[in-house]
Amino acid sequence: MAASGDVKSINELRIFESIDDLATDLAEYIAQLSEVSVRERGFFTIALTGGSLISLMGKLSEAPYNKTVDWTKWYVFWADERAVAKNHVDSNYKLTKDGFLSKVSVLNSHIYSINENLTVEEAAREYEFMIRQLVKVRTIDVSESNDCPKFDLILLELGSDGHVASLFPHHISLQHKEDWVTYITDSPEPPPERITFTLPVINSASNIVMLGVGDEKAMVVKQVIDNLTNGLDVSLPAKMVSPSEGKLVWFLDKPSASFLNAKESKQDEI
Ligand SMILES: O=C1O[C@H](COP(=O)(O)O)[C@@H](O)[C@H](O)[C@H]1O
Repeated sequence: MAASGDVKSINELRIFESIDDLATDLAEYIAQLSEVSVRERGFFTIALTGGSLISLMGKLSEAPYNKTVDWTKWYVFWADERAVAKNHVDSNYKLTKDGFLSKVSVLNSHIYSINENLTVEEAAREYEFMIRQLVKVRTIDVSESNDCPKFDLILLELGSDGHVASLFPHHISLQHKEDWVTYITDSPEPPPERITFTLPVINSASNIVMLGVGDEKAMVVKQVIDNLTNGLDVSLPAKMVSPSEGKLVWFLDKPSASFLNAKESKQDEI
């Protein structure tokens, strides 16, 4: 069971004794959000990323969720993708297809992968256009304050350098205000070409999950949550994640939370 507390713009911080506990709670959390969205809107729009997220979501494809979740109402998107073929080991689509989508009953026509046969610039434009069509018909909800798409859930994983999706420290893409989807050609982590949601879209989501797992994330978790840096937020994109109307919940394991100050970790430990 998760204890929770308010930490700056973080609405909730959940720290788990083990990866298995984290995965169990994450599956339950996503299933609950899906149920609420389907009840209230008739759809559940979820945007995924890469990293260890997909294996941590694994319990959703097992009992009871394989039977209780209304998979036919799911609409799946990617908050970032690498410009590689869909069968490439670096593809976030491949990771998700192999590790999750092949095990649940999401309709193929509801899986919105990013086009691999275009330049990154064209693929980003096309993806944004497609999202605009789904916003028009309200399959994807809309933010009343800025007209951005309002995904029911965006799942992010904190990179060791503070990046989220493919928004990297100090990158110009952090400044994009009008675009919903953008591209980069100079990612500091391979592969260099990527497509990513922009911050206005991420921050318009109804719910954001931020994952941090492993001791290699301990320092960056502390920098983001304990607000240690005096520099600009652009040095830590994860700190720029702050939903305007939605809720941000951090899911951390013990090693990634090990440098947090005692008050925060005690308050929020499970
Ligand atoms: O490059 C990416 O990295 C993050 C996760 O960072 P990692 O250091 O744990 O691999 C991932 O969430 C993102 O989707 C991805 O493209």
